[in-house]
Amino acid sequence: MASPARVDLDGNPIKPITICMIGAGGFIGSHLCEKLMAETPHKVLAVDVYNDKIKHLLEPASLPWADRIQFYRINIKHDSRLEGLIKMADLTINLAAICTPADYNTRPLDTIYSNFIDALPVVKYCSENNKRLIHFSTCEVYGKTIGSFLPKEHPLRNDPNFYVLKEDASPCIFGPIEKQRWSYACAKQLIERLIYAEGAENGLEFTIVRPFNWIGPRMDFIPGIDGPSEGVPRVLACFSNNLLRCEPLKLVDGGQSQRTFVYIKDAIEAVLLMIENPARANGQIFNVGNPNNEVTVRQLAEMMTEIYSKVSGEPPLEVPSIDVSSKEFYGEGYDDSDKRIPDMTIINKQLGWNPKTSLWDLLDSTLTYQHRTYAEAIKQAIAKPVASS
Ligand SMILES: NC(=O)c1ccc[n+]([C@@H]2O[C@H](COP(=O)([O-])OP(=O)(O)OC[C@H]3O[C@@H](n4cnc5c(N)ncnc54)[C@H](O)[C@@H]3O)[C@@H](O)[C@H]2O)c1
Ligand SMILES: O=c1ccn([C@@H]2O[C@H](COP(=O)(O)OP(=O)(O)O[C@H]3OC[C@](O)(CO)[C@H]3O)[C@@H](O)[C@H]2O)c(=O)[nH]1
Repeated sequence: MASPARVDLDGNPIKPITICMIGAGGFIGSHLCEKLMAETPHKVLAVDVYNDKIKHLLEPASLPWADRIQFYRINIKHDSRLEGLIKMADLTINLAAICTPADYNTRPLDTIYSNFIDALPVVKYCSENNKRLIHFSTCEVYGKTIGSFLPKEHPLRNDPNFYVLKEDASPCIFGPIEKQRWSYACAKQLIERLIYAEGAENGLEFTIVRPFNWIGPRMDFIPGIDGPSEGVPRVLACFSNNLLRCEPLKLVDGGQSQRTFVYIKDAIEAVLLMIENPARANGQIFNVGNPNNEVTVRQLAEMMTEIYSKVSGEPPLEVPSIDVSSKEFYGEGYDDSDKRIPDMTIINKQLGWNPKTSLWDLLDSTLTYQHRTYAEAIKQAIAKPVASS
């Protein structure tokens, strides 16, 4: 019996499309490719400089979706094939970026080029060829909350008007120029403004996504195992690395910053709704996060320590965490977002999307994956004698 036709949120049949996905080999891209291959008839032209995280979708040729995904090893900084791929597709999704905080203040030029200059041709080709664009921005465009400028004990700090981040109302508050941490957020903000202007002046059909700390399997790398030994990934991978190596977790500036974490699989559902409901998603900027999963970084460390002990069967460390200054950990010019609570009104109204997974459950499945994927390799790396010079 034929499977029932897939319909959009307004009951219209969904037609198969071709998607040019730039940055398809990264964390979010790999989950989006998986979803598109397993649950939809759409085709993906997967563009990236790496493909390790999507190898399982590209080989062997007998995979049921083999004729619906093609990988193009392209650096979008300098490759004339990019425009041709955008022309071949109905929709372009741009995920490509330098987006790890350790890079923002240490490689500020690469960060600005990657998040603004390199995205320009993508926007231009979409606009000139009348192609729809879904562009990945960040929650970091909001910067610091208004409440963070009030004295610590001020009652208005507890008023949501002073901290909830709304796409169409909140200001974008960055630190001074020498705090190069904000170069990333600033580059992302300018490309958002450019895309918005292309929509207003030239009719570009666009959707901007502002992810709020999406986490899950395949995020970043474990230093010395599948990434550089001295590399500093985002917090999930930093803490996973510490737990796998039985080292105390490092809390930057006391771990007082707050984050809301959303499970990658919930967030990908939201992106699929955007892809398949253009009439509801075009012209919109969407926060995508889980306001119910808020913790301080210190609480995150405590939770991960407890869950990892359960998953690995090893007792928690006697000294589970240590404090480090941001200067020591990230270098000169680091600064931080104090709190990130997404307002969900627009995504609820347009797409009816809500996240489902609790922080405990998403950390449980993610740390189970980390342990299964890395514990043995770490054990071997630690056992290996250091080569004498
Ligand atoms: N993960 C999150 O929680 C989060 C939060 C906020 C914003 N974002 C945004 O979402 C997007 C994807 O994030 P991610 O977490 O998957 O990051 P990621 O680093 O895992 O993925 C980015 C991918 O882009 C590729 N890329 C970078 N420059 C390229 C170039 N010049 N040519 C071709 N490919 C290039 C990288 O190789 C990488 O595979 C980024 O734009 C990021 O700013 C993510
Ligand atoms: O070992 C560590 C690593 C980090 N921290 C602190 O954790 C907080 C979160 O850090 P991280 O996940 O690296 O990134 P941010 O949330 O600060 O920024 C990201 O948000 C979205 C995105 O745009 C893309 O992912 C990116 O910029 C932070 O307070 C660190 O200081 C720690 O204590 N110990």
